[in-house]
Amino acid sequence: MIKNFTKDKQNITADWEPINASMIEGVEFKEIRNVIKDNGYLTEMFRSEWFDNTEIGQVFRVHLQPGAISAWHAHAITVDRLSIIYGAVKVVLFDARPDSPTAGKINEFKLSEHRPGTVLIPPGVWHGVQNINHNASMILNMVDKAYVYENPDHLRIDFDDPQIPYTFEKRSI
Ligand SMILES: Cc1cn([C@H]2C[C@H](O)[C@@H](COP(=O)(O)OP(=O)(O)O[C@H]3O[C@H](C)C(=O)[C@H](O)[C@H]3O)O2)c(=O)[nH]c1=O
Repeated sequence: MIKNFTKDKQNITADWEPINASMIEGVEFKEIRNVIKDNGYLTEMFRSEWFDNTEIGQVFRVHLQPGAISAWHAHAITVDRLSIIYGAVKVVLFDARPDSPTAGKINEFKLSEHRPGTVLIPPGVWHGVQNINHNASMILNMVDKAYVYENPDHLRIDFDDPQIPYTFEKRSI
């Protein structure tokens, strides 16, 4: 007799949309579909009509080893737009803005080369990324303001800092 099992609650809709609590104020998500070609596929990465803030000051890529956690980050004035190039990542957001109507809320997005998308992260929203692929993953960050070498707009706390009520599972992949 098996005891102490759990039963799944609904976690996806019939249209394969993840059941996500409402989004953190100012966060935007654009799901993108790969266009299948005779010889591969094409994926649009950015279009001006996808987001309210369309300024792009810089685009850079970040390589993540399997299981790698890059967390927690926040920016005072810079908007991040995180997208996936290859592999699969989990992007977790925490709203630490005291005046925000969604203060304290957590959002979680999974981005994969098979089901790509871009998450827009406003300033003040703490974010962390974990590679959930068995191989390396690569993300793209399309920021509104270019990195300032002498004075980076980058705040950090450890990935397991108890100030954020989210636990990244360390995993061996
Ligand atoms: C952004 C940037 C960084 N750097 C240098 C500064 C450091 O010596 C090194 C790593 O940069 P950073 O520590 O900012 O990288 P991550 O900790 O991986 O953070 C980046 O990836 C996660 C997922 C985020 O969400 C951050 O917003 C994003 O900045 O590259 C540069 O030389 N030029 C640049 O444009």
